[in-house]
Amino acid sequence: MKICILGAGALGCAIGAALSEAGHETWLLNRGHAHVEAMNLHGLRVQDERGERQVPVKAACDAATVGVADLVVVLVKSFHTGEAIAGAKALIGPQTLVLSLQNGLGHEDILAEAVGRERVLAGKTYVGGVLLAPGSIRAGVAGKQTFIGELDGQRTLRVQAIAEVFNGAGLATTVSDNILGTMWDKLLVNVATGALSGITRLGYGQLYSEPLLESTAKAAVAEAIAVAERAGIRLSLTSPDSAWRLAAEGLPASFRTSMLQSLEKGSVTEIDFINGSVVRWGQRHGVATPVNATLVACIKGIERAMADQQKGVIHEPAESLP
Ligand SMILES: NC(=O)C1=CN([C@@H]2O[C@H](COP(=O)(O)OP(=O)(O)OC[C@H]3O[C@@H](n4cnc5c(N)ncnc54)[C@H](OP(=O)(O)O)[C@@H]3O)[C@@H](O)[C@H]2O)C=CC1
Ligand SMILES: CC(C)(CO)C(=O)C(=O)O
Repeated sequence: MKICILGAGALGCAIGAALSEAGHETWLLNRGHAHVEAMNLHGLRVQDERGERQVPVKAACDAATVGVADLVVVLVKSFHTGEAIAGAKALIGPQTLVLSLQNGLGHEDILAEAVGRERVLAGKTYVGGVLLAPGSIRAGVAGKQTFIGELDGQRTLRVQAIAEVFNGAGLATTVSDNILGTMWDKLLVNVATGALSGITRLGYGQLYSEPLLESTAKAAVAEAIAVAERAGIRLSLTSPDSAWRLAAEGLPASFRTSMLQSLEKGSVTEIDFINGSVVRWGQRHGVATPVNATLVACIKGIERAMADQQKGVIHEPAESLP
């Protein structure tokens, strides 16, 4: 199977390395020239539970170099999805399937608009990756679950074939006939700690030892569970406590969530696709979500302050406001 990872950053490289090592023609497509050059020159440096090694990979900065793929795995940050798929039309042939493993909700609609709903699959993964330097990652693949599925829940041959390829590469992959439920399970995990860690700038050690933050996190998850239940979503995680505990499973006290890492890099976050999705689904289904709306507003405020600072905007004192 010819596979292209669209957005070969931290997670894309972790998954791409596993597929490359299993012998599949796997392309790591990324817009960062230094990262792509490093991978093509020296291979991808991977640190994981097996130690450290150099994995030979195929990397490219433009889709035309890759050509038509059988499977495109979308792993850009959520807010880059539309732009990335629009620039990747050269990957799409008559049989190409497009699978998002990004965090949050709503990517499938963006992808469907660009490439047609019939070729879009959905998924979620608990695999982790950290980009250490251009061409170098830390990967957490062993024992981490990935779920993929058709949008209508059918166990088709095409989705089973992908699961077989992933499992053969050591990615523990299950075909789900309840992919929306699976996606909401992961959403609850991200709702539990993402925004709160971004706002407070706390790593897991401190976040998990502050009772006020724990109760706010669980209140945000409780709202998300209420929305999912009203929307008829079948969840596996049914209590805020289980999401709170799962969000920290296997992670050290020094762990910083991806939302916090984005802010620390001076980047915007995936808040619109995570807590923002809870708020939008809540509005659609008549469930109040004040905790999630407040978390969204706080992160937006932090992003705004960061953007103004980056642009050198100086704010007038409050008394001169209209
Ligand atoms: N990292 C992790 O452990 C996990 C991540 N996820 C999810 O996976 C997704 C990816 O996260 P992560 O890997 O951490 O993010 P990264 O920022 O490390 O990787 C995304 C990569 O995509 C690149 N990119 C952006 N736009 C384009 C484009 N148009 N064409 C090609 N490449 C592009 C980015 O380049 P640039 O840097 O220049 O923007 C970046 O290198 C997110 O939705 C995240 O929530 C889910 C589970 C775990
Ligand atoms: C690792 C985990 C589950 C923590 O919330 C995550 O997905 C993230 O940091 O975005």
